[in-house]
Amino acid sequence: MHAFLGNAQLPSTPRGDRLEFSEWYAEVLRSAEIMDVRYPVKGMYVWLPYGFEIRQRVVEKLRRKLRETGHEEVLFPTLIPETQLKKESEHIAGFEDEVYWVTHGGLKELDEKLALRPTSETAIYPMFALWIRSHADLPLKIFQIVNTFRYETKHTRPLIRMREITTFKEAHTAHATEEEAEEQVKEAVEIYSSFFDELGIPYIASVRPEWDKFPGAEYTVAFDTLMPDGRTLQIGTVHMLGQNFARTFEVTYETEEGDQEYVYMTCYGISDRVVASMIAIHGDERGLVLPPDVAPYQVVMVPILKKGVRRKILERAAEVEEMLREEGVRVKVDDRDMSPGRKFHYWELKGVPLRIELGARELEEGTAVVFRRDELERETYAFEELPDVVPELLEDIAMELRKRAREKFEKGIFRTDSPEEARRLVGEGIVETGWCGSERCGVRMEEEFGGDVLGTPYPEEDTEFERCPICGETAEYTVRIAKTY
Ligand SMILES: Nc1ncnc2c1ncn2[C@@H]1O[C@H](COS(=O)(=O)NC(=O)[C@@H](N)CS)[C@@H](O)[C@H]1O
Repeated sequence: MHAFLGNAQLPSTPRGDRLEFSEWYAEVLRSAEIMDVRYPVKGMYVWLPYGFEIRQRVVEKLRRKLRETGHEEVLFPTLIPETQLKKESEHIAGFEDEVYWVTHGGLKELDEKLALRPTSETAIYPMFALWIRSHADLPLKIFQIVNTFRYETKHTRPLIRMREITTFKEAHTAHATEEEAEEQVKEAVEIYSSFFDELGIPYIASVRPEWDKFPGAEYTVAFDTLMPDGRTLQIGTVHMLGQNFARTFEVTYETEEGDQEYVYMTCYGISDRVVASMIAIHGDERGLVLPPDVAPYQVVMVPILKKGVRRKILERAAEVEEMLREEGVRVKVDDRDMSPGRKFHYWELKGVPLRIELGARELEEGTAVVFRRDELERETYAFEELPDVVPELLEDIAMELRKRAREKFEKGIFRTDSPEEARRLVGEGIVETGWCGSERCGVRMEEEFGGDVLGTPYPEEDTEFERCPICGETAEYTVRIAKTY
């Protein structure tokens, strides 16, 4: 494998609060060879082979879930004519200061500016109007996994806030009735929940407040996770669009009674942030810790070569490799001319879930030393056990990562009805408190507590809080506030 970035060193400082985390994050993307951030356009970065393979496995998992739930994959053009992009007024109001424009074809000025898609509602829905004729064409459920462009003015950061979002999965659906569209929102939430669970990423789902929902949507359900620096990251969103875009783009269908009716639509998106949160949440001082499901290599074998038994050890390593390959395990034998210790460091940095060490003693005893990346512990197993033990250990690592992340996440949720406490805790994690439900108090909470209102629990639940901490009125809801990315 080509060493794209040379052998960098992770900051040895144990990860802790905000500064260390962002330094750790930047360094691990570099030294584990996930992305090269030296590309000369702000907010745009290069996927390196190792990172790209992790991304591919994450995308495959999501693609499978969407296909299994009746979504069909499509691919739309990147460029959207200005008139089309501007048709839905709320939508364009939400995006106009983020759109990149193409104004020329070669030396010729275009007669109409073309937008690089920030998201594809206005590209897709005019085609929906052509594709949907009668109720027999419904429900229509499509998705695409593309790059989108947003001229972000806040601090850009690889995978977290990019100007070219390189892994933007957007699903768009059309339904005959509002009830079916509501059912689709529930299905999308279910798909996202199981997707994040399988990657061991904990989250809460909240209905975003009116002033922070997706432009043009009726309401937005957002998935937020907690990063090691106490800030939340929005890792997925599901939008109920109602008939808003259908009216704007004349997406109608003929009912069984022969009337023309506007369709009800939903859309839901996930981006590279899922990779960012997986890296940030499972990583440790030694670097990446990858869930086995999406690890390019699930097992790396390091032969401890000694004079006189070198060939025998390499033969034994090849046998183990064959045995594991037959079990469907992704295994790599590292026979580079390098000290075992440096190999250990190299693969721990890359987050390979299991390492098998084979030396003269293991050869003699017919055993193998297995090192778990999550627990940083070694166990010795008999050689014949490996085909059974290794898959079980990989399963166990996936569960252990999920469990640890969940426990840490729960510790980052604080319930309080004291404004002083809330002010102190926002920035440490997610604060839950009472809310009367008024926008005035919601915005006041953001100012007073120094965070963003994430919204109210989804699905809806009764609040156990008495009072709104701002106006003192009865709390109608539980509200979540946090410092966000
Ligand atoms: N600049 C960005 N860099 C990386 N990910 C982003 C960026 N902006 C948004 N995202 C991610 O993309 C997801 C979907 O974006 S969105 O605006 O909320 N929703 C849409 O665009 C809808 N069309 C759903 S497909 C967000 O939940 C967030 O996780």
